[in-house]
Amino acid sequence: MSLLSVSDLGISFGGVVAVDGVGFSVSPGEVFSIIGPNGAGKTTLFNLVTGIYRPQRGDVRLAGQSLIGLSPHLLVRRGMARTFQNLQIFFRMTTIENVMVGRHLAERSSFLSDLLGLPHVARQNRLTRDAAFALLERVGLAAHADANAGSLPYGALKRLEIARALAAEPKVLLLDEPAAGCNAIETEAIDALIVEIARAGTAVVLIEHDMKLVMKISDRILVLAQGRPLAEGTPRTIRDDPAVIAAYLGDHGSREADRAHG
Ligand SMILES: Nc1ncnc2c1ncn2[C@@H]1O[C@H](COP(=O)(O)OP(=O)(O)OP(=O)(O)O)[C@@H](O)[C@H]1O
Repeated sequence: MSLLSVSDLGISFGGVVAVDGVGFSVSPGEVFSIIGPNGAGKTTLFNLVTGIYRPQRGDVRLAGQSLIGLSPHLLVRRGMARTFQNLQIFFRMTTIENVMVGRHLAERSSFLSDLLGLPHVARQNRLTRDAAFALLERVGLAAHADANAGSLPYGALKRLEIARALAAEPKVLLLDEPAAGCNAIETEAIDALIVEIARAGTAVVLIEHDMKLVMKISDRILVLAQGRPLAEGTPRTIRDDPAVIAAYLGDHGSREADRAHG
């Protein structure tokens, strides 16, 4: 039974059709990846699914209920969390403080209560130190809890972002290029973390350019090209699909995929 169900999504910006008739569904415990060349519509699709953009057509359902028209912070409360391509870390705060305030930012209840600085709202949404520490343990950063986030290496910051998203206790976690800019060792740590999150029962949706990572950890892959779905299937079917190879993987990509898949 699928948890997240996306059907026939579409949006254009001026004359540019960014996403056109895209659908997919993801079950608890699955890693579902979205790949495609630059400009294929991957990030726009995430923005449609997470309520940042309102689709001009199509539907997004979580556990059977439509999410269309709900704001991103309400979607967080319904169980959908995400990370962004660019780091959203407060570099002058400690690692643990970043996790503690992460939940408050994600669930920000209203502009007015923010403006008024209502303390009960801030307190309710702030994670306790113990809960934040448990999340840091889960992503392998407990030893850095009291270090300034700005002093962490890049791969650790990417894991800190994931810890902040996990603070919302999501049923669905969308990760936008979690391994971008990471070296091979950092990427391995992120790949192990994503697999652990899925094993614990969360549905994970991933945008990632690192084909080795995608082929290794995905249960299913959706390939987009020019805003449209080009193929969907297991890593093996995608790797062998001539249309995918022609449009995206090319020689370099398919060699990477072969290596990753053994
Ligand atoms: N807010 C916007 N206004 C106008 N055009 C946009 C907007 N957002 C995206 N686009 C266009 O929509 C298309 C899809 O872009 P998108 O960023 O979703 O692709 P992507 O697959 O995520 O690319 P990348 O891999 O480079 O991140 C592109 O042609 C882009 O220029």
